[in-house]
Amino acid sequence: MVRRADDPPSRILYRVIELQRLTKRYGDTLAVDELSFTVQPGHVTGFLGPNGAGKSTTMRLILGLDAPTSGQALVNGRRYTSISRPMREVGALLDASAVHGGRTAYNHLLCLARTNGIGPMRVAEVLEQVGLAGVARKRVGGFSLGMKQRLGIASALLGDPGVLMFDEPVNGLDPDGVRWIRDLMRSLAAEGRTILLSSHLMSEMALTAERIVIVGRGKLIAEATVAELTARYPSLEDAYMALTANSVQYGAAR
Ligand SMILES: Nc1ncnc2c1ncn2[C@@H]1O[C@H](COP(=O)(O)OP(=O)(O)OP(=O)(O)O)[C@@H](O)[C@H]1O
Repeated sequence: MVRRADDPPSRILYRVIELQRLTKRYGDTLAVDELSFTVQPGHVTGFLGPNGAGKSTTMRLILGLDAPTSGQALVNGRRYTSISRPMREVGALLDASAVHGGRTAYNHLLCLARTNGIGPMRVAEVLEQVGLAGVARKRVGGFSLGMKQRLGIASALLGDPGVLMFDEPVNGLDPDGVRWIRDLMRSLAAEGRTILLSSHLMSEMALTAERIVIVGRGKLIAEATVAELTARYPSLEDAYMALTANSVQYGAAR
């Protein structure tokens, strides 16, 4: 992006997630520990870390669903809670199962749209985009996990936001769905959006993301491009294993 001297600050910070010494403590647990990094537009940024590393907590803090103990998380230069029309600036899929099972997919999205000043045409558009148009009038309670993931993605896209976050969106998806997510993430990024994506599937992440942020025990471990990591290690998985070796809290039983 070319920065001109007369650009207003909001333009410069457009489509950026910025963490500044973000910290969250739950009792004795330091879930996020002085985390600072920036997520830029135009490519997918993978957010990696062992179980309990603080990825979901970080995303919740960015979305104002929880308050930081100290530090701050900014979207487009502002805290989420001070954005007047948040769905139009940032969309997220955190927990696909957190939907009212008695509602149809269409009604679920329509309620969200109405409370955010978004018209019904957009509901039809996102249902089409995620491949749920044919089941729009079916109750969400009967949806498979993969269909719920698609509905969660439709909710995130509803406000056509420039910043998107997805917490393990490929969970429960069949190979066709996994490829669909990969293509969707890449095309959203190619449109100039900022995409933060968490997943434990390293091979998939290597195909989807261009930049990687790795956290462990709430702290930043590494920030690099996939190309940099795979130049230093045999694969992204090897890089991840080596870099997080001292941060795994819940190792597999042997
Ligand atoms: N509401 C909460 N109350 C107490 N502790 C919490 C809460 N939310 C998260 N934690 C703790 O904070 C730490 C980070 O959890 P978080 O869910 O953010 O990790 P994660 O990286 O998303 O893990 P996973 O890969 O398993 O989803 C964990 O030790 C977790 O138990």
